[in-house]
Amino acid sequence: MDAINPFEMAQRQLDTAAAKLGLDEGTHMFLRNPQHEVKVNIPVKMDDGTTKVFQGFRIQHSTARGPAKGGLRWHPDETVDTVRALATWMTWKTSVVDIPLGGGKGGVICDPKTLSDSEKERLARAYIRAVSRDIGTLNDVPAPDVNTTPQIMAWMMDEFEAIKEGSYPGIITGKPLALGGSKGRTDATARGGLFTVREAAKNMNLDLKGKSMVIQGFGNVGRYCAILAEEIIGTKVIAVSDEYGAILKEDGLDIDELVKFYERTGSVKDFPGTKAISNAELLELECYILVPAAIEGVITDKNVNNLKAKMVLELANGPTTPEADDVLYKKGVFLIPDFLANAGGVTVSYFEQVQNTYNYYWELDEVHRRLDDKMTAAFQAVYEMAQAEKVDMRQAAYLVAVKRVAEAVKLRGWVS
Ligand SMILES: NC(=O)C1=CN([C@@H]2O[C@H](COP(=O)(O)OP(=O)(O)OC[C@H]3O[C@@H](n4cnc5c(N)ncnc54)[C@H](OP(=O)(O)O)[C@@H]3O)[C@@H](O)[C@H]2O)C=CC1
Ligand SMILES: O=C(O)CCC(=O)C(=O)O
Repeated sequence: MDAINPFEMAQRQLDTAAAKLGLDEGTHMFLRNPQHEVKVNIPVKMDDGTTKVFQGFRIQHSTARGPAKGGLRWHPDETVDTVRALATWMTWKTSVVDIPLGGGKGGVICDPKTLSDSEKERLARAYIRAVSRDIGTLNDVPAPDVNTTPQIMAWMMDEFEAIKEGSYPGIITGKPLALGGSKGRTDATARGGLFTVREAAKNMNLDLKGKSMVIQGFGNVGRYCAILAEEIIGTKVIAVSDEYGAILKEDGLDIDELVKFYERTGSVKDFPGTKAISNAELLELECYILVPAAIEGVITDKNVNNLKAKMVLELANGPTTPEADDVLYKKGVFLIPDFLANAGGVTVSYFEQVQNTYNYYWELDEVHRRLDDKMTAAFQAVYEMAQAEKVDMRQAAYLVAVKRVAEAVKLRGWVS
């Protein structure tokens, strides 16, 4: 990611908030680094009979407010510092939406596009065997993230239950519905993010109907953002991308047809009636709302001055560098920061844990209503902080989130 270390970026963001909050040195230093880190070597038998050894991580940044919570990413460019950063952002995310959880993240360095389904299953099970002593319903609960799916969560839960010889549906979230998943988890990240845009529009008296939206990434998060955007905020999606390239149609994409095309071909590239552009061009398109929904570090000091969007909805984790952040704020771009914008996923994961614990399951409209309540309250708290402290939305989100975590650390007596 353009020589930017995401963990250093996360630490710098915390440093700014700590200074503004007047956080004591002990709490600040404690929150700068993860509480617990596990690195594992995972041997997996491949379909051709050879054994390949993968490197994996599980990192618990904070359990001050409750069990660590956060996804598992399978990506060739995964590094321990990416996982540390993502775990840290999870702590702020669960705090900003005020759910009783901490922050964690995990990952395996691998390219899932080169693995067969049976190799994926063996990797999923081997990962759980390697970290089973470090996770649990009461201390750390994983979930899906980039390149991991409900099916992978199902294999992982099954492996954990085989090791522990019992039923532990709450050991992992983002499971298929048939195995204790929650209704509404699949589109929760995108839906929650769109609720925050709706709230922003209300506060700023904006009419978003027919306004253009550009989305980078067409995976779980980007695709559902495209599907739900018109229904929730009235915008029309004019461009989307995936790893293979980007497409543009200035008068609006037919999202239903695009989703069918993507399901058939595995990419948005070459969708009929659209203009092919690069991912770099996509970010710089004339549009009202830009939604990074792929990977970190895509809005940097190199391209920020070319961005034309009026609003940025950060559904990806860490898409904007601190230097670019300052430029966007000075340009008057309204940015809804990652750990607020994409907190809908972990919020419904939390609902999933609650339902697993009660062994009683909610209807979809109840999930949507409760998600809306959480996202609306979180947006309002951050927006009010931004107004009161005259800071940008990211700093405001940090002030709200770090303050709550610091309070929990103090109340536990971990730092005096
Ligand atoms: N899933 C969730 O609930 C949550 C996810 N997030 C964050 O949202 C982001 C997306 O996650 P998710 O949708 O789950 O992941 P997916 O693996 O489902 O999708 C990722 C998407 O990003 C695309 N992509 C990858 N690299 C690039 C690139 N260099 N340029 C353009 N597109 C690229 C992929 O393309 P291709 O299909 O070609 O591989 C794919 O469309 C991540 O930052 C994740 O951490 C945040 C909160 C919750
Ligand atoms: O659903 C979860 O527990 C966490 C999802 C996640 O990894 C994220 O929000 O970045």
